[in-house]
Amino acid sequence: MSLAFAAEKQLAVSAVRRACNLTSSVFNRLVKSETVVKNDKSPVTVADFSAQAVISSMLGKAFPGDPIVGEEDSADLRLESGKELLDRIVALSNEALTADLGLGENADWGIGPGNNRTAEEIMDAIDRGNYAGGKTGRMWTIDPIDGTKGFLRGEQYAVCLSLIVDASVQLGVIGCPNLPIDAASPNSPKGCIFVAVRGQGAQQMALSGADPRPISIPAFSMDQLNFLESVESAHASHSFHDLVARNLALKAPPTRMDSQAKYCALARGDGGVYIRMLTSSSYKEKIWDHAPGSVLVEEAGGVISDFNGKPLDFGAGRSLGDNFGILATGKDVYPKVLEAVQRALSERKANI
Ligand SMILES: Nc1ncnc2c1ncn2[C@@H]1O[C@H](COP(=O)(O)O)[C@@H](O)[C@H]1OP(=O)(O)O
Ligand SMILES: [Mg+2]
Ligand SMILES: [Mg+2]
Ligand SMILES: [Mg+2]
Repeated sequence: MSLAFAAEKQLAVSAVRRACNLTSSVFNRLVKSETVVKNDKSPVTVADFSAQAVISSMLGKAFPGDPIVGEEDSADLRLESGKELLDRIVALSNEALTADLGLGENADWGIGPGNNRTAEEIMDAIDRGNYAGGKTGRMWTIDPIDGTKGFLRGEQYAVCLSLIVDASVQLGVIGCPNLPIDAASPNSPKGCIFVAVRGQGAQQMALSGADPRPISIPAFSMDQLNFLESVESAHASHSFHDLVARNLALKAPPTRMDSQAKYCALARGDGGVYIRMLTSSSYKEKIWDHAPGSVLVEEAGGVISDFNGKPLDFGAGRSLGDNFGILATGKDVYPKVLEAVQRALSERKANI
């Protein structure tokens, strides 16, 4: 008997790998190039749309009945002013979809030589990501580039895909093209894919699929414990995180990293606690930003919740439900860290 979600896992890894190859190649060809002026967002826009098109095209072939909650939509590409952008996206998507990787992927997924899509098919694939989400049934989430700021800086970013069934994340795949395979040697080759299927554990492999190994969150002593937090202070409140760190008397400084690569770092023990306090009450967290990371952390033996200890609600639409803050860490230290978060919240309230 084959394991649950075996076909979904195989497709998801293959789709994330092709999307990672695409985003790396856009970075090497466009972001690094001196012809792109500083702060020009067009390379990330091209890479975002194309990566979503690739993943969604493959999902559409393999699981045509499944709805997709994807970050991007093609409205801008359908305008006359989007024509040039669209041409680049179609070329890049087709390059990624038709590449012969020699990895024995399933021919029914519409990949490999000769599988070019038309511009209309590429835009339709992007727009299959317009599902509103909800409590019941199967749905996929796609964040084609999570951590766009990190991507442009040449630092961490992630290609993120998850399968949610009845509001419970069953499969998460995260590709991190710039993450060293071995965190202890930062000069080791870069590029990893992280995979978790509920009930089947968590795994890391090289982008090529080589060197697969199970990963888990090690036991940390309070002396070793450190926080993994956003680089961007506009995305998460470093000062609130510092308050929690003081309550825990942490000795190690936080590691700042963009994107869901933080969840991957936590799952293999590069850092001890994922913490995320939003800076604005008007920003709603999106399900594609946390669904793959949440199942990865749980399958690596950790706990993930909001700052009230409530599970993340992936069944309330495209945004997370009624959750406040995000905390993920190993089972053994979780109660202590949650208590420190709650103490910091009351201290902050008392000081307002
Ligand atoms: N104002 C905001 N507050 C919090 N997160 C945001 C905000 N704007 C964008 N994001 C999203 O936060 C995530 C990055 O978090 P981090 O700072 O931890 O890397 C990304 O998904 C990013 O979107 P995007 O996917 O477009 O990059
Ligand atoms: Mg994101
Ligand atoms: Mg994104
Ligand atoms: Mg974005």
